[in-house]
Amino acid sequence: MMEYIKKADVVEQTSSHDVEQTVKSIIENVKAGGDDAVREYEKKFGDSDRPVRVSEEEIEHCIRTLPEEVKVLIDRVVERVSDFAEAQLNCLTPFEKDFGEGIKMGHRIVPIEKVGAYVPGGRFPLLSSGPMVVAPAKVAGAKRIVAASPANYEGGIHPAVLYGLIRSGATDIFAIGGAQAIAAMAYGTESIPEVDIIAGPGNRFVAEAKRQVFGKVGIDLIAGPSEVMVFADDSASPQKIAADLLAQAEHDPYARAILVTTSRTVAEETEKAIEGFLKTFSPSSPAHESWEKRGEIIYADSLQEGLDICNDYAIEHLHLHIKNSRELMDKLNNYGSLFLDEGSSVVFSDKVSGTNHTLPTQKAARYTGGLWAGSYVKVMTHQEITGQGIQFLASHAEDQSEIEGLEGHKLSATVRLT
Ligand SMILES: NC(=O)c1ccc[n+]([C@@H]2O[C@H](COP(=O)([O-])OP(=O)(O)OC[C@H]3O[C@@H](n4cnc5c(N)ncnc54)[C@H](O)[C@@H]3O)[C@@H](O)[C@H]2O)c1
Ligand SMILES: N[C@H](CO)Cc1c[nH]c[nH+]1
Repeated sequence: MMEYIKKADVVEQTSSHDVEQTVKSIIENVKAGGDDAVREYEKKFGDSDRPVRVSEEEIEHCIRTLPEEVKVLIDRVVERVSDFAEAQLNCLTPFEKDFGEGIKMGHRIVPIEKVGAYVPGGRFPLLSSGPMVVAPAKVAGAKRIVAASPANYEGGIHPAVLYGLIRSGATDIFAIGGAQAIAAMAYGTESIPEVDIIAGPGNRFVAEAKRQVFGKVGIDLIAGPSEVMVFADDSASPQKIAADLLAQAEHDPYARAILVTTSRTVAEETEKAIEGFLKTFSPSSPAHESWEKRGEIIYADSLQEGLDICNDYAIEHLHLHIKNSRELMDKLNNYGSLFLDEGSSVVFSDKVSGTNHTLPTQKAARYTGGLWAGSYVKVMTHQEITGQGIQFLASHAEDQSEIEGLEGHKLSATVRLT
């Protein structure tokens, strides 16, 4: 039987009642008040009173003054994320074929025109998030990519984040964040264009805002406060596990870091290692609260029980610190992204390996694997029915419409029968 060696005290959901209400009123106010409301919230939550749009001069200044070594890092991220996005998109192919005499059907892959890309930046400037959200949209062929990120650095977006947005192909950039940015992109304001889909990660307010605007616009997925689960056997290094758990815990007090292990020694040693590492972290790090309130250590008495726990948690990042972990891959069905063996640090994918780091949280991994170029396209079907195909389908439609009592449907079929 599984046993909690450390259990989370509070597993507060992203969409707690308070967050839901706060976000609801922000969305209503932005809908009614446009730019003025956005600016008010920017002052309130971000202490920013700058113009919402990032100007051409700011963009040119950023490109001119950002140190070359930083540009090299960001350029590499853009290139690798774009390459992976393109490889994935190539797996989606248009087709057309005959499904019986005179029945031609198929689908086309058509890019969504206007994308809203949210790039988080409240606590830390996440340098790869711009490329992660914008580059796949560019690869998919979006015409307009509106990006929003909080003005949290010297009155603007952090220059390295801004550079990432420019290099990835954002067409309009706004220095705004939180639920007000999501509302502005969903409903449009005097200066912020309304988009067709909003993508990108963020904190509880951002994730909840995306949930609430869904329907008015499309969204990629719920990608809220970071989560990681390490599944380890007795071959694992507690030091490495501890570091991997804290790497995600430090994102947000609401982040969740969980160890599942078949070894009691690994469980105990990892807990000690985490406590040791936390003493070296800055007192203001969100990792302290995250680990204290939401961290978990679970003992599993067999490999199979551990796998069941992994599938049940449907976590954002699932990291297997297990020898020959590739052999377990087919037994795992619910995760945002999978990391095989201890060498595959989640941090590599957070930054630069190339898979998208915008990943499902709060069990959204039960139905999605995260943001990808395919999130930015529509798979649209079509058909062309002629000759024999009309005879066959009209006769079927007549009979079925008769049972359904739909006279108009029957008529539409009958008028085609000769
Ligand atoms: N799941 C993923 O794919 C993924 C990827 C990267 C980052 N993340 C997550 O993104 C998040 C980044 O969070 P962040 O806060 O640093 O930046 P953020 O940009 O997501 O949010 C900052 C904004 O939140 C708003 N806000 C803050 N406190 C508020 C309050 N009390 N009421 C209303 N609005 C408020 C403000 O407008 C602020 O600008 C973290 O939770 C991190 O774990 C998730
Ligand atoms: N761990 C985040 C996804 O939950 C992504 C990220 C970006 N930079 C650092 N981390």
